[in-house]
Amino acid sequence: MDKGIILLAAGGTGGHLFPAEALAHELKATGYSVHLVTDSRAERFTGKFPADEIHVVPSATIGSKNPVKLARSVWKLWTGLRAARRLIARLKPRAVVGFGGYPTVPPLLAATGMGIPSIIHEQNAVMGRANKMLASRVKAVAGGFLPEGTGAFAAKTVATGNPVRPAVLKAAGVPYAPAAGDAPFHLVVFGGSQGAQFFSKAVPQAVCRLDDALRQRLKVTQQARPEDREGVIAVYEKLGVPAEVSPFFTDMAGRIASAQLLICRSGASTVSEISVIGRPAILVPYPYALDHDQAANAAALAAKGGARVIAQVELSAERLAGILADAMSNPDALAQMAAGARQTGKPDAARLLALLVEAIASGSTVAKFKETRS
Ligand SMILES: CC(=O)N[C@H]1[C@@H](OP(=O)(O)OP(=O)(O)OC[C@H]2O[C@@H](n3ccc(=O)[nH]c3=O)[C@H](O)[C@@H]2O)O[C@H](CO)[C@@H](O)[C@@H]1O
Repeated sequence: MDKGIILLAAGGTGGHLFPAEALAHELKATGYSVHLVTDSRAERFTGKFPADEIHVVPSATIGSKNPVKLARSVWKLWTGLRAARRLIARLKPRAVVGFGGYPTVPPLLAATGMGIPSIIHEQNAVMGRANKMLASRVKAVAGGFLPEGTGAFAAKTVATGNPVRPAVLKAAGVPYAPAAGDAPFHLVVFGGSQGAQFFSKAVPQAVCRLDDALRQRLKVTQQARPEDREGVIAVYEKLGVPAEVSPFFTDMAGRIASAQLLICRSGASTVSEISVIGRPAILVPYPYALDHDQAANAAALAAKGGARVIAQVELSAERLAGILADAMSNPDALAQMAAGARQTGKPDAARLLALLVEAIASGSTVAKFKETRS
């Protein structure tokens, strides 16, 4: 059954593309064709994206005060808008769904201008700039962590949760395995889709400070940016700690599932995946984010005891070593954290968002959609 085309638009980082990928799987399973509009950075993250076609449309942020740069950005946006209009006129999508990031601005402006039913999905607890600009024009705002009853767009907000990919749902079936006594302890460290320089120094330094008995139990998976990778490998080799270190693991869901403890940033998909799979985590919010307060993403997970949130400025190598030693010596506490994390998981987010898209594509409204759900 061919239900027509849904056009997804997502900025070129994993944080925007992975929830779009999860929705694409759901839409395809229910009979839609899916096209993706993104930017040239996306190639790294679209290897498994089940799109019928991927389109690149120019876009730019308008942040610069330099008049030459500003003029260039305006020109790029204008070119992107025209390209998006041509694409939408050719594809005739039933609906357009934006997942945030500046590359979504031209396609969503074009779609709303052409009267195509449009939806945005905001992954974070705090709305990003591109979505803020588009929210008043679209028919529905779906939220990973946005509350339903409050905020400027309360009447059209649906708290769907963040769609997670099929590999994450599969990993959610693996129960948490506490590591008691001398059992091996898998520590998984990652910084989000782009890596985090901070962990490349802090975590190996903390592992250096552990006593021998604990260190001998450790096995580490650590994401490290290409420029940090050799340094991280060298420390673990010197310590005799088995470690896999890569700029990007394509099998992250399985690694999260096999972890006894995670240390990571609290980007929206990271938090959502930890919750769905149910693993204990030390979360260190990215301190310099322009749009997103990553600490806010982690709030619900932390409130259920699923994670400890620690500000980067407060996390010395000594303190991290203490936390790690404590965690490795208390498997029951970690198992409790894992159970707490799972309570906040929303494994149905992709399905719920697909239902919302279907409703909006068929001319319904958020109010009617909420009525049918209650
Ligand atoms: C610095 C910054 O602005 N980050 C933002 C960006 O984060 P970022 O792009 O890092 O996105 P998230 O933390 O939401 O997601 C990271 C994703 O990458 C995956 N992964 C990670 C490492 C790896 O080796 N392999 C792998 O597959 C994780 O499993 C997860 O699915 O977009 C998010 C969603 O809008 C925001 O919440 C973040 O604040």
